[in-house]
Amino acid sequence: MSNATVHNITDEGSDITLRRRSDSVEDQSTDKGINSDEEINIPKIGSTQRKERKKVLIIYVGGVLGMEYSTDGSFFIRQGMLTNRLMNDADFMTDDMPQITVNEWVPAILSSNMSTSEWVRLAEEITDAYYDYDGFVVVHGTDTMAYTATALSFMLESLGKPIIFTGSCIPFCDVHSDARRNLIVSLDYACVDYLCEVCIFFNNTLLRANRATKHNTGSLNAFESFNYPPLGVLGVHLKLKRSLLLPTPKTRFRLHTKMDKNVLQLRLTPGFSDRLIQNALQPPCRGVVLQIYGAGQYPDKQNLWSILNSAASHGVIVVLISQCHVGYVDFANNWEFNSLKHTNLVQGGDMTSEAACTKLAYLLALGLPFFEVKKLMRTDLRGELNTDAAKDVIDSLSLHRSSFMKDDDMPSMVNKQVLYEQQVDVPEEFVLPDSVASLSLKTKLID
Ligand SMILES: NC(=O)C[C@H](N)C(=O)O
Repeated sequence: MSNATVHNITDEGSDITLRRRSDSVEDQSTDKGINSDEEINIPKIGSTQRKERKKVLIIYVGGVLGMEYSTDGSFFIRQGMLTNRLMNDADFMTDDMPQITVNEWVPAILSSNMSTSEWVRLAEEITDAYYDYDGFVVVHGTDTMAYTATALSFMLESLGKPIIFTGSCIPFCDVHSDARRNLIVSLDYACVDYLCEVCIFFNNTLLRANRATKHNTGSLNAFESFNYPPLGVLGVHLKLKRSLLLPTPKTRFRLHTKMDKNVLQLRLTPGFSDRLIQNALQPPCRGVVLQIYGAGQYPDKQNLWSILNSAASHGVIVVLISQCHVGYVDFANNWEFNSLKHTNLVQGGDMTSEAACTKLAYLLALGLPFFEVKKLMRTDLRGELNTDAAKDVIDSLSLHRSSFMKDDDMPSMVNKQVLYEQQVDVPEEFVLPDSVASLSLKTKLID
């Protein structure tokens, strides 16, 4: 189905195996009696060999990771470079690595060139290989990685295997590169049997893809998940927090290949012309994700809201999310929303803009009735949205963030990572309670 050129390292006799402890991740699975709230150490390279070798497909879509310097100092993507690198890197060539196949896209592309067609191509490539591999690592440019990974989380329904997106800020060939470690740890996570979701591993955190955003252009810590804790953290040990993961799917894996491209993302600017918004909402626009202020503040003037309501009454789905990274928009629990309660507009809760847009594109393409799309936009499908009860958790996370952090410039999740890394006692209200976790993680699958 895909046009990818296959550089099959395994077929060329260069098996790459990840070293595993004999008390393998498999042995620790729920079915074999693990406490689901346990923070699990994932065996890293360098630990004793695990019993069973896993098979992982690495798909190199493009991005900086696979670039090389030309003589004039500029960068270019060299075809086959990643495959050659892996074959000549002693750490990837040990007997304890998983069996790796590398598919490189030809040509590999920068992530700014990704579109819905490439999302479909990638989803089909994974689906074609789904039953042949234990896990997948997608090497992708960082700029739009959160969009692609989030889109795939919707397109691949009832996913039963890990798909780990990664990349790097510095090319693999550079001695200071973050590529090698990002790739190796992604392979570690791609071998975890009970990790059944699309994730992004970058720098030192494993994030749920549809909760992640690229938030920093100049740091190796380029991704952040503002409204949901990291699923795993790389410190001295490689951790995975079982209670935060999506449950194993109960229905058969299924691919959706249609995305409606007529979805627009808008961010309100105080006092600017409403007319522009009105124009943008004309056909072929079928959905808009509008970022309003703070916890859901909007201008008092009626004009904008009559424009939005009129668009909604003509079948355009209008989803409201916050311009703030942390927090949520909710009509019911906020007196400011009284006037909005009976409108046709959809509250986007705490979804990232990447999640709101790709989810809307996915739902519109299913051909469902207007009210059903609206309902599903407010339903947690793949762990992208906190339910009402979980908002209390977000509130407590925000409270803790402000009380722990003295320096306003610190990234918002730093305190959580510190708690992971230092293994300090976590204040009770900082931890996602089991009941809330299972509530917020409950997925509703579309038949
Ligand atoms: N680090 C990177 O991969 C950035 C690159 N511009 C991309 O997104 O393709």
